[in-house]
Amino acid sequence: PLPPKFGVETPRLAELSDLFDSGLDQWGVDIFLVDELACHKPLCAVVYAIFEKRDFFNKFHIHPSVLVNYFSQVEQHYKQENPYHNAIHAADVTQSTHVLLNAPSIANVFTELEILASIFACAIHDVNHPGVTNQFLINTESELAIMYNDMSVLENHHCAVAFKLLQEPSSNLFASLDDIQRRQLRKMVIDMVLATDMSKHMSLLADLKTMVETKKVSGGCLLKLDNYSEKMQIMQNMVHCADLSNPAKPLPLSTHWVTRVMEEFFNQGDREKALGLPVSPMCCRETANVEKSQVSFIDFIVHPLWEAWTELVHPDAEHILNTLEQNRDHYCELSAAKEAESVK
Ligand SMILES: COc1ccc(/C=N/OC[C@H](O)CN2C[C@@H](C)O[C@@H](C)C2)cc1OC1CCCC1
Ligand SMILES: [Mg+2]
Ligand SMILES: [Zn+2]
Repeated sequence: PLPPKFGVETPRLAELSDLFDSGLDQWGVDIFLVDELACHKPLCAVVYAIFEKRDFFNKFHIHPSVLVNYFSQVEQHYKQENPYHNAIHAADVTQSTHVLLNAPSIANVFTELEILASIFACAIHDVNHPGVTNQFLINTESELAIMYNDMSVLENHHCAVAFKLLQEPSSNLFASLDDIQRRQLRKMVIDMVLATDMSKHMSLLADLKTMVETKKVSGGCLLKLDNYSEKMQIMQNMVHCADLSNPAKPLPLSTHWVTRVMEEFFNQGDREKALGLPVSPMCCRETANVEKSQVSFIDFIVHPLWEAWTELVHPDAEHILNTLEQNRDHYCELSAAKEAESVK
């Protein structure tokens, strides 16, 4: 028996179906509308739709009910009380990567298994996120920090939870893969999820820039990606770009994400204050300058990354970089207006 379409019971199935028909492959689809139409199961809906669009049910002999069993479990393990690190963020990163994978200049670079691994990695990349940063978990000597010896604590946890949920027989998504494929997929997923640790950002970006330089030398084609490490670098940067894509989305979506991430950071700041700990950067609701922080975040982290990605897949991501630059100017103007207001 087939599960309900997109794995969600919703009275608004027709609208959800139409939204996926027009928007699943589009950069900037309204993921908050997907959340609404999917009765707050956006991750199940998005993964189901992508698996159907990419014909993964047939290619990897996955029964839709097994997909729904597994991703319903994953979705339940995303904390919906988190303003930011919840299942909507996971759905957003997954759909964004689905779009990045469609760039013509990387059309023949990845195997079907690598594409499956990338989509899966995005869907589970923040599962069971506690709504606080690695630094907070380390500073409070949390159980998770002890478990993972302060090393990529969150990202190790996300991976472990995702693979533990796979062991449930009715959720065994990769039952039909052979042992070698399953081992390859597991390694690729771990490599991608661990690379979403923001502390890896600078080294990841350095690798990407080197890749862009060598691509220039080899006459602009990417096809010479023969070894695992080069391919994985691109997959890691692709997922990292999607994870940091909020400022590069249409402004209404971007500002909605800013509100949510600041609320999560401020909640952490409140907890640090209550614990007598120093309040982390941008986590103090009394003093944080939201617009200024976004401009710095874009100038120092997000723009350099998207500039390199845009070069790698030239000209397929030009519109994304343009949106990022427009949004940056918007936050800059807001910040200046706020500044002018405060000195009156
Ligand atoms: C839409 O804006 C955002 C979307 C995602 C993120 C994700 N941040 O990384 C997740 C972890 O927490 C790692 N650290 C990041 C660092 C910048 O800060 C630390 C407190 C934590 C941040 C965003 O804006 C932030 C930065 C400037 C205003 C708030
Ligand atoms: Mg994360
Ligand atoms: Zn994330």
